[in-house]
Amino acid sequence: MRPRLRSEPSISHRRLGSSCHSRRNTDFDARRRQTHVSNGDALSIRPRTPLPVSLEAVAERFALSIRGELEGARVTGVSLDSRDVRVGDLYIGMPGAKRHGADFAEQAKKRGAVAILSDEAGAVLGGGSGLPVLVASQHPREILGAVAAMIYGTENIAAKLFGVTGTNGKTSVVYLLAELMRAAGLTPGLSSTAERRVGDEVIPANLTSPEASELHGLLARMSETGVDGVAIEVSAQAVVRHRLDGVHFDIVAFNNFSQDHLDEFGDLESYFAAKRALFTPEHAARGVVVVDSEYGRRIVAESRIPVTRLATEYGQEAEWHLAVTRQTLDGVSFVLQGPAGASFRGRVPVLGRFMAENAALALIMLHEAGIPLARVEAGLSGGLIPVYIPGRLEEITAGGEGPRFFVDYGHTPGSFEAMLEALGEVTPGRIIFMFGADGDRDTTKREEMGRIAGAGADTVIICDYHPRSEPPEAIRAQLLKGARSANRATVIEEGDPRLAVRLAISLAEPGDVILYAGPGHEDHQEVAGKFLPYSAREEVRGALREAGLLH
Ligand SMILES: CC(=O)N[C@H]1[C@@H](OP(=O)(O)OP(=O)(O)OC[C@H]2O[C@@H](n3ccc(=O)[nH]c3=O)[C@H](O)[C@@H]2O)O[C@H](CO)[C@@H](O)[C@@H]1O[C@H](C)C(=O)N[C@@H](C)C(=O)N[C@H](CCC(=O)O)C(=O)O
Ligand SMILES: Nc1ncnc2c1ncn2[C@@H]1O[C@H](COP(=O)(O)OP(=O)(O)OP(=O)(O)O)[C@@H](O)[C@H]1O
Repeated sequence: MRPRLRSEPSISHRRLGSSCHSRRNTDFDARRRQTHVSNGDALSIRPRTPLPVSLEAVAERFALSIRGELEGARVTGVSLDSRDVRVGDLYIGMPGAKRHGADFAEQAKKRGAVAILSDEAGAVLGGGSGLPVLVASQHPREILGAVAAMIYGTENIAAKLFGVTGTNGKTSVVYLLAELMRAAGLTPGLSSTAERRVGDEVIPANLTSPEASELHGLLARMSETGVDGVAIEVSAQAVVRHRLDGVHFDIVAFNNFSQDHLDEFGDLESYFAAKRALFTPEHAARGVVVVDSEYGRRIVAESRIPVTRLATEYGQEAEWHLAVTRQTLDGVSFVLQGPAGASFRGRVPVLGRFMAENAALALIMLHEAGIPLARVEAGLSGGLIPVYIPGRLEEITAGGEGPRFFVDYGHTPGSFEAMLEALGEVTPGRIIFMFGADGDRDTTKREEMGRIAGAGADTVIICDYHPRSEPPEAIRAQLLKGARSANRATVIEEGDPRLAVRLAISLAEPGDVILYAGPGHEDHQEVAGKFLPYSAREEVRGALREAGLLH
């Protein structure tokens, strides 16, 4: 048994146990490499050959009054961010929480905007730029989706649209959907918290669900390239902030629900209502719901579209049932059974029982969209779904017997619970869990995150994540309080995440697992209004090399 650790231990970079083992799954590495394809500094993906649309036609369709001369002007794109305006765009001057977008009309004009669409206040603010202004009588957000769909011609696109909502696992389901579509011989596109992707064209995402103008530009590009199916992560904010307007999903899915975003929604019920609103004919044709939780069962009962159910727990009534057949740190195998003898035997190379659930949800969504499971299966080798999900339980070590290091994006009590339970089932040694919490975001979840960590791990290291405008030590204090309240794990405070990574490695023995939750795929730390470069994955890679645990 290890002695209890001091609260400010020194860092040692000792060499630990066995070192690098080559990864068994080469498809996995290929997928990793693909994520580095980028699209320059672009903030959004747009169609390459947009068709010009008359501004007069836009004004007429949306009953917009016109200030200034349109003179037959035509537009080829829409943007609500002056920094992302392209030549020929209609710039949306959106009143925001901090600024009025019309304040940026000059910048939009310099970048090539043809006109502005705004409200009365925006017409005054933006009028000085000399650009004509289309004035909406309602909040411009309310018509943005429909305007963007008209300009990009995305009102009726051929691709199947899949929307995924829930508290934890949306990104994972979206990547699984894309991978399974690929296996079925289809061309996927995706929009996730980590990135937007059309073939090899990839840009990092700044929001989980893009604003409607960005989403329709992306869909237009996908249509151009012949994408067959689009997997879209849907946040609760997107539903209530009109980001999905002009999009009608073929299939939507709900996986789970737990505390998050209370800073914005006030209470759990309002947060839940935002997710439930996706299950209405305005947004989607059909749904798939995991019914293990009371919230899942409520979605089924309260849905206004037809839904099919997935149960992963024994005895739960549902059309589809999932059974996990084998779990290791390298992944999870499962059997999925559905109506009329539909079945699928698969494996996901990412650990966690919940990854099987994510895969099952994606498979049922495809089945519901008319893509037979047999077609998917035919494109896989032995049922292995070679998915790479950036920063979601991503292993930075290379498997084998030595200590193994995983970086994750989990930042909710629900994801901590799921991950620690999964690790508890498959970790031969101890679990060393390091994490911090968001500043300026739902503060009420911190103690609970700490408590779950303290109850589920052997060693907890509390470090800083994105403190934003809050004092980092105050955030840590809340997490520490929760972690200590569990009276189980050894709890250590090390604010500097770079030192915390090295500390975790120095404590690990062969058979142990280090889990670093929070930063996932991210490349920065947000501290007091500044975005400081920080990639947890790179930091861990470097520290493992220093310790001789990675080549
Ligand atoms: C609460 C919220 O959703 N805020 C969004 C909102 O910000 P805001 O109203 O404060 O906008 P603002 O900064 O006042 O700017 C007003 C207008 O000026 C424009 N502008 C601003 C500056 C500039 O130089 N040029 C310019 O054109 C902005 O694009 C905007 O249209 O409009 C902005 C522009 O689209 C968004 O970036 C911003 O998202 C912020 C960054 C955010 O953090 N949103 C979070 C809460 C969010 O939506 N999260 C969900 C879920 C994540 C999860 O599941 O974990 C998501 O889908 O990402
Ligand atoms: N089905 C699931 N149930 C519970 N936890 C999950 C599930 N799937 C993934 N997780 C955990 O939640 C973390 C976040 O996963 P993921 O990014 O896929 O979720 P998300 O809903 O997209 O979150 P966000 O909206 O914050 O991006 C994962 O890194 C993993 O730890």
